Amino acid sequence: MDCCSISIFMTHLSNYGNDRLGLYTFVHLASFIRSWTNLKLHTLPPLQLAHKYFQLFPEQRNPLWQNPCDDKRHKDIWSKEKTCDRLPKFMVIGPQKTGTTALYLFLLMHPSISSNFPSPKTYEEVQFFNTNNYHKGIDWYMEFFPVPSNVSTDFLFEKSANYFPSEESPRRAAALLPKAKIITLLINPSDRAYSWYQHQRAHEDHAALRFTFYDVISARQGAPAELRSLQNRCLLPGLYSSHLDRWLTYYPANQVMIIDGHQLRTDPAAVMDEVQKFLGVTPHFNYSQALTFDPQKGFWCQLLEGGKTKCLGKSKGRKYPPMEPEAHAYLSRYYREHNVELSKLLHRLGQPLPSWLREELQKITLASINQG
Ligand SMILES: Nc1ncnc2c1ncn2[C@@H]1O[C@H](COP(=O)(O)OS(=O)(=O)O)[C@@H](OP(=O)(O)O)[C@H]1O
Repeated sequence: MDCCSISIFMTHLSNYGNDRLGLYTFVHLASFIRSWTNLKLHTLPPLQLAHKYFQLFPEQRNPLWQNPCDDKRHKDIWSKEKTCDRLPKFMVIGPQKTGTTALYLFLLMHPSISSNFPSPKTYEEVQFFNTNNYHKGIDWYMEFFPVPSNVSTDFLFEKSANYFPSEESPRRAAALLPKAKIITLLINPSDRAYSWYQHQRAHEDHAALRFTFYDVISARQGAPAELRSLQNRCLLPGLYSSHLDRWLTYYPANQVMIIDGHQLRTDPAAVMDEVQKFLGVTPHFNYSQALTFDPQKGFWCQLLEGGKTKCLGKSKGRKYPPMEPEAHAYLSRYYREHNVELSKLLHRLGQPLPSWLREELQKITLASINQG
């Protein structure tokens, strides 16, 4: 009989307990079959075997890491050298340009809060859940975090501003960190898009230097690919309600905090009080004493001993001309329905609407009165 079927046996991951009994069993099973049956056994070198395996089971190409300590059987064989506490208790997920760096630095001022070691590759952020770093596994991720000295009071966190709009991140994060608290910051999506465009220009992105902001936001199908790609990255993170909906599919609402980024900019001490309450972190840290408004920078900064201030670098709080009215009007229209959806979502969650959202809703009401 011609053989056409292939079965591939794999023992479970070797790092789970170096299962030598498994290997022993397979080797002896193979030699038993060879000796006592007419079946011909073929195998491939490990890499080719892996390719074959994923050809047969493509759905298993995407792993979903869970915390080994959440399952007793895994915990029992998890190396004694390792700890499951080297994982964040909360995450600042972005989106980009909403004040995430300011929030990150303010959080680090708290005596019980610490973050990951910086990643040299991705502007210090770990960017685990939203990129191929995820395939490097949880040991790779955990290496970014210090071993907490006192697990009950230490609050480890990471901030990766690209988690917010990422399709994969909520499901992956919830599988590994189901109890984590999630913090997101929202500013007017139009301002976010403009700040992001300025950021790309400052980083000498070819398309951002070549095209005006209006060109970018209003590009249509058939426009050059680099322009369309820039447009997507500029506009899509601002579709707040869709992204939030996805996070709320995987995390209960009481684990998700939505901060008004404009308020963080104008009244950071009040926001940081709310953040401390939400996290349940102790001791209470008095941010109204620790932060001061720096008129030269035009932003709130850390107050150092001797009255000096430590502000964020030049790349945060950039100077650039105000957005042109034409672009403003275009974006207000572009985000209109999404802003309405966001207001419904916040209403459902029992959360107040940020002032920028109320203003956008008023514009919609006025426009419909004028039309009527
Ligand atoms: N205290 C303080 N200091 C400096 N900047 C502040 C602060 N609070 C909020 N912001 C606003 O943060 C904007 C940058 O956002 P992010 O840090 O999220 O940007 S990034 O995604 O990490 O690049 C940055 O955007 P731009 O003004 O466009 O540079 C600021 O408006």
